[in-house]
Amino acid sequence: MAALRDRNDLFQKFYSKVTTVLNIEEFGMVLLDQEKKTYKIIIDQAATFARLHPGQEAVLEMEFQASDAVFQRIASSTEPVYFDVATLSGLPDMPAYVHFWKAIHLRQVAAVPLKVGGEVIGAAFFHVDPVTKTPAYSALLQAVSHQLAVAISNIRSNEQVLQYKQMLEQENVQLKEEINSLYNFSEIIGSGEKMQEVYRLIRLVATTNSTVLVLGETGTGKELIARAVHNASPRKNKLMVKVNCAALPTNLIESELFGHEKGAFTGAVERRIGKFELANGGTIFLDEIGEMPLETQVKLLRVIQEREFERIGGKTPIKVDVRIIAATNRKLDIEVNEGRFRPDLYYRLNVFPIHLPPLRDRKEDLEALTWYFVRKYSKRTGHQIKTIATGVFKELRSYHWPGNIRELEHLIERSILLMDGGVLKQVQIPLGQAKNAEQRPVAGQGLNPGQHDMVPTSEKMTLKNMEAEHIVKVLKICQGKIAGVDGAAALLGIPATTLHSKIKKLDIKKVDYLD
Ligand SMILES: Nc1ncnc2c1ncn2[C@@H]1O[C@H](COP(=O)(O)OP(=O)(O)OP(=O)(O)O)[C@@H](O)[C@H]1O
Repeated sequence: MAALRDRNDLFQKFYSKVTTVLNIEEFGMVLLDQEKKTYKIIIDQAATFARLHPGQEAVLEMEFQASDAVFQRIASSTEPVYFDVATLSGLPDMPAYVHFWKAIHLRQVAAVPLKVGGEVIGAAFFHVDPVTKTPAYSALLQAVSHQLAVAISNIRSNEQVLQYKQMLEQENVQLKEEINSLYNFSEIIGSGEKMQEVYRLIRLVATTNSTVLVLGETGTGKELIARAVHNASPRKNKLMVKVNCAALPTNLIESELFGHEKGAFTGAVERRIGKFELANGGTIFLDEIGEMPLETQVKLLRVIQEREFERIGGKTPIKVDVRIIAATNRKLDIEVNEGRFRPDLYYRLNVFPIHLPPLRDRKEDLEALTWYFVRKYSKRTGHQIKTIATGVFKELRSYHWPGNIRELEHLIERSILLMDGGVLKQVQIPLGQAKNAEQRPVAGQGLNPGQHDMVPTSEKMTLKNMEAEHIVKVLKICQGKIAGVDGAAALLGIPATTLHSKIKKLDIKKVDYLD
């Protein structure tokens, strides 16, 4: 019985044991709920005439209180309890099944507590002949009940495991769908010439097994491109496992990539599978590869060359079939020249480079990207945005986007949070960038990224002027509102009272910020 895995099998087996070994035709079983406050009948094997009794169905549906006198009596006993049904049914506050026993003319019921590890989980009931009440018979009832308790406890654990398994499977399917809908090719916005070239390269390389190196400034969408390559490849139904080489401390990166054996180093309490093993059959995406420590670079080189590695502290080489996509915002050739990146690894990775243009060089896509993020965030925030003022696009085009698409995305998100009504009239281009947009030189048109903050001129550069200018700008964005979550003080990160006194001190007037 203890080996049984589902309730039906248990019933069959229990039935055959009880009827043959104990010679009992009518029996039942009740189980406590998880909290052990109530219990229900889960097996009810009654004689035919009992099954025809109109009260039976109702009793089977009922929930009983574990604190009732019958259950308490059984739970506190270490051996079978024999109930005389006529006497029992005459007592006050009896559970309904006792009256049902009386109605179907049972005379004596033996009840045995079901215990696992000393804990009561339920009880078994047997309709017994009063003359059979001997110690030997009691011992037999107890032995059968003990097996029953172990079996039901195993079945419950098995049911729980199955439930978790189903949950995980569902979650897995859901996550895969989510990843697909988040990152399929069509989610890459941009149809300008520069992006067309990127798409052509993705199509060319996706179906091969070649290593791909995605190069581009921060926030240009390198991860999106890596996903697109993976999703357009024959490996699309397997995982793309991402490793952020910059986010991991040097001493952990190898264990993260290759895994470790139990006890390989202090703290390695369990064996751990590395990302390369996890990505077997699929793709590994090594983000920020330029940040990888030199010692790890040697090991990576070996995996690329031999498709083989060992777990830390492990002796057996592990073979994997993994496609490698790496990305970096560093100029790897310079890193090689300066001794921070191994040349042999660089040549291995640089098989098929895809250069992602910075946003300032693909301004033809700005409008489509803006609309894309406006839709994304209006959906999330519940704001209905139908129109974007033309001034907004003008302003966006005049900015040089050091943080690229990620910066644009955040800017739109913030602007939507702060806006009122259905027209996006204004975006908060970072400080010192909003005014005189047309005259301002922008990076990519003669300026280097980062230089922009130093451009504006002479006497207006005092701290006081800059502070006043910034406060006016923020007040404009907030349409003059000072306090509250969407007020200027919150946006500036200072208390409203401080802002009031600054406005006074800097002699800022309403006409300066209200149209
Ligand atoms: N062409 C695009 N269309 C739509 N969304 C994009 C596009 N490019 C980037 N994004 C979005 O911009 C954000 C930044 O992209 P991603 O993380 O891929 O950049 P990255 O180049 O890998 O950045 P980093 O170098 O900082 O890791 C993400 O939210 C991404 O979805």
